[in-house]
Amino acid sequence: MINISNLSYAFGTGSSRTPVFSGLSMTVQRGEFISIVGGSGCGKSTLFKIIAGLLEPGSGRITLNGAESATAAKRLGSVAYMPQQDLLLPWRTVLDNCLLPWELKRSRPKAAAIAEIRTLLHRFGLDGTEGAYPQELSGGMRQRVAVLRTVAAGNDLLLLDEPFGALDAITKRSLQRWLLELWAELDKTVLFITHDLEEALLLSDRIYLMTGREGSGMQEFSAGLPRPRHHSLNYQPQFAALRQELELKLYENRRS
Ligand SMILES: Nc1ncnc2c1ncn2[C@@H]1O[C@H](COP(=O)(O)OP(=O)(O)OP(=O)(O)O)[C@@H](O)[C@H]1O
Repeated sequence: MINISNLSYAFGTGSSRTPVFSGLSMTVQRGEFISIVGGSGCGKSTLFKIIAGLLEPGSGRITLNGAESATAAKRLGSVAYMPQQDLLLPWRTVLDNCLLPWELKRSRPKAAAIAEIRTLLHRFGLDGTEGAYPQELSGGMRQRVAVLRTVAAGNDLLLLDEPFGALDAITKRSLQRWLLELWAELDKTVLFITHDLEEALLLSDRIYLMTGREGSGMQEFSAGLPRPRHHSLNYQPQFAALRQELELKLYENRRS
């Protein structure tokens, strides 16, 4: 679904040039759930902005759905991107927030878009919130609305940047369970940024470790746990061993 090879990016030019990463390569197959982990500031969000077509990389190749997407303008609108902050517009109701992707594309009648959003609201456990404003919702509900808006964009590839990072542990657990079920149901490909190693192991097929230095690339880590997954996995020795291995790799990457 997506193939990235030898990508590099730097903010600024000349003497103010700040390299973020280089030599970065990764592949995502259709239907996979892939997490990206790495220290703060290593460039995870920057990578998502490049894939989404909001930033132009310095060098490298990106292939989406088998076709080379040489420029950022070409990629724009071809993946669904949920940034780190939920960015729900406070003056718009839940329904109107979710209609934003439709407003940008207007590729079908509005009534059809509204009908789909209502079906998704039900599926996402958000019945009765259609006319509510974001500030009237709990943190967990806001995140579900933000994911819904991302899904409503209609793309097969979802980029989710730390969607549960700011939530308390209990809400986070219930949303992880919810996302696992949703992913199995919706047949989407997910690229997911997280700082939470247990979350990465619980949700993902594979994990990429990102270090963010020049020429550092990405290190792949295969979670390989059976599906369907449940939180009880967290207490099994196999899970604890994988978590330890992942943490060690991350630590080694940061030091080397
Ligand atoms: N607009 C910008 N101008 C200059 N530097 C920037 C800009 N945006 C980000 N950076 C820098 O680029 C680097 C990568 O930032 P990015 O947000 O991609 O990291 P991240 O891995 O997503 O971090 P976190 O895990 O904390 O969200 C950081 O050092 C950051 O300070």
